[in-house]
Amino acid sequence: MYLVSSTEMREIDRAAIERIGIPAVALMENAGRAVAEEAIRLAESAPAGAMKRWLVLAGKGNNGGDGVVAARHLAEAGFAVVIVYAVDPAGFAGEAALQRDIAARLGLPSAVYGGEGPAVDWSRFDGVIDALLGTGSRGAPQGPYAALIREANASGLPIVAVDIPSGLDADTGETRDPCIRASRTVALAFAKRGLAQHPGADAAGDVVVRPIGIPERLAEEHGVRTFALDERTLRERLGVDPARARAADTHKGTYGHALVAAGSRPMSGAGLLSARAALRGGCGLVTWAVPESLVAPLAGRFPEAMLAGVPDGGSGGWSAAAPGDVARLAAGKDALVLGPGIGRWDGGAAWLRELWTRADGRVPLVLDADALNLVADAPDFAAWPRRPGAAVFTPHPGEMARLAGVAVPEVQRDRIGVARSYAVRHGVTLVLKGARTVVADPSGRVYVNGSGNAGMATAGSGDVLAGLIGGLLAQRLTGEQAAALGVWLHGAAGDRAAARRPSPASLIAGDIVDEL
Ligand SMILES: NC(=O)C1=CN([C@@H]2O[C@H](COP(=O)(O)OP(=O)(O)OC[C@H]3O[C@@H](n4cnc5c(N)ncnc54)[C@H](O)[C@@H]3O)[C@@H](O)[C@H]2O)[C@H](O)CC1
Ligand SMILES: [K+]
Repeated sequence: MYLVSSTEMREIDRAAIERIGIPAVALMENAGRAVAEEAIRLAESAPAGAMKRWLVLAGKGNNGGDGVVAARHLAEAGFAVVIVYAVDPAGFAGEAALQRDIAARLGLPSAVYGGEGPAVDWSRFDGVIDALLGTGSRGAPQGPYAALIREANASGLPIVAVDIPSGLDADTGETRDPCIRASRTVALAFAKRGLAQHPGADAAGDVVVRPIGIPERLAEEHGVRTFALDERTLRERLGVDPARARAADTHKGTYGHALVAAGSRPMSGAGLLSARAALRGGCGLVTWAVPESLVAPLAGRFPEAMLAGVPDGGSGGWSAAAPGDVARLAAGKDALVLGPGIGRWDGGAAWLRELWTRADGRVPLVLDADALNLVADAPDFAAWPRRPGAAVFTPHPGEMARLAGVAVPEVQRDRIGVARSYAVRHGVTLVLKGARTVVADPSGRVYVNGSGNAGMATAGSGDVLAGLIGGLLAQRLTGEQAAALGVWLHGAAGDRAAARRPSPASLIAGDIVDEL
């Protein structure tokens, strides 16, 4: 499923109308009818007769026009409908003016907000259609738009938003003040990016994407490169099957050998989770590299993995381990995962750079956690040699902020934009974790994950993801495939794990590994 920006939507819209010749009024008719159908579906899920009276809030642009069409179809279906125009409809233009006239000729009841006559009596309605602002909205809603949004939210009535909740930034998912809090959003033609990122995803409620007659191929032709990450995208766009059947005539060597360099004296569990996740992700063999002093205490604790000690001068940490030793262990492996629980130390950036250049550049790499902090400590990372093999970075927002040299709120404000620009600039596959994880590949394609839950915000969850992606890379998936499949499977396993527990709050990282 495509996720489009407002600019992309405008260009696609224009191509459909001007190049292909689909009349704008036909698109608006389809849009309004789809909105009415979704409102009726919502009404049918309520107790019989409980949602008969609808208030349609209409702005002066095409979003408002869609709302007026929806009002007509709702009335035709037997619902009681009142249209409240945010501003005097005498000033409407184009298709919105046409719809205003049709509604008037049909005698649909309407009023102008703040105009003559009584104020809106919200208690007389059971549901609201928000057709105030769509993709043409800029900045925070002003004047009557802002007032209507505040009143609609305060009414407590279920709201069906047309295209996006009014007040949402369709590109970033930021909510302006005020912003509609919808029960359902009917996205027209394509889902807008802002619906797939928080806080926009919360404001939107359930998102239903409805075709309105715009050919889907126009998205491809207009270079849309942002996608919702779900099973369909994995299969059809990335060519990977989440269920991945195995051929009978195979052996463990068929499925690759990953080296997981992770864990140190106080944090050996990070390595354990990572290495286990690599195996659960189907990788044939895992070698778990740890500082040498940990080998004896860990021996026998994880029978499925091979343990390799890296000389550490008795420290139990990575600072005294030679990067060349890790590079040697990585030679001939199919993937290297570095970072979970390795700690941070003075000179760590130079240490990582030496490993980066000495390890065979063809070995695909996952850098997570402290390894990313070491990258962030390197002022010259952009000048490090490009590795021919895939490099997958898996930062959480704090690590992303350090990598990009910006503050955390700046990362969160535009997660898709920040992830994409870092991936393209540095030639890495970037996985920006957090609710609705963003996967950006070096060519600029972006996938926004739909699986997972808040129970996964728990210690070790990221270690599991890094190991899982490493295990998939070892099975010769590309960086883009491994990152996208790993992120989706991690979320899906987390959803299964949460469903088994009385509350997602009690989910721990080991549960995610067990559900893979
Ligand atoms: N997907 C499609 O191809 C179709 C989409 N349709 C709908 O059209 C809107 C976009 O319509 P547009 O006329 O471009 O803009 P809006 O209706 O979102 O905004 C209209 C209007 O509002 C004013 N305005 C902008 N920002 C603010 C603000 N912050 N406060 C107050 N007023 C504001 C400004 O003057 C604008 O002109 C899309 O979302 C779909 O719902 C088509 O109907 C069918 C084809
Ligand atoms: K809207």
